[in-house]
Amino acid sequence: MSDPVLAQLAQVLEARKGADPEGSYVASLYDRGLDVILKKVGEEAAETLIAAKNGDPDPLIHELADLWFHTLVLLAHQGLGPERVLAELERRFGLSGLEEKARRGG
Ligand SMILES: N=c1c2ncn([C@@H]3O[C@H](COP(=O)(O)OP(=O)(O)OP(=O)(O)O)[C@@H](O)[C@H]3O)c2ncn1[C@@H]1O[C@H](COP(=O)(O)O)[C@@H](O)[C@H]1O
Repeated sequence: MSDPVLAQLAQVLEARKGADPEGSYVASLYDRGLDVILKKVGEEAAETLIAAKNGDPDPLIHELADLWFHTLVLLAHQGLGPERVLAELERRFGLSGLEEKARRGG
């Protein structure tokens, strides 16, 4: 499984590892380190929960995009990329698909 938007964004996040923190939000996150990145992920998760409880779809999408973005920054900081998460989802989906097939006797 792959997604072109996630893949291209991951390339930009990788390239920002050599960028000036003054001119790049992502480089400034790398510069401030893991704890700051984790704090941002936590904040965006909390903002997502609040938006979901409010029931308005647009703020929910906005906050989820912020959350996904910061989890991609976290992955990049750890030397990982979205393809690893997509492969894990695909593996689980494949397993559940096989279980479903077996349940139906196929
Ligand atoms: N997709 C994003 C992206 N999504 C969110 N953000 C930033 O993440 C921060 C979110 O933190 P906060 O929730 O505290 O933001 P806020 O200012 O309070 O406002 P809200 O977003 O909550 O309304 C903001 O500063 C956003 O600008 C992003 N910053 C960058 N990107 C992408 O990353 C690429 C590289 O960015 P630079 O390193 O800045 O060049 C860009 O080209 C974009 O494609």
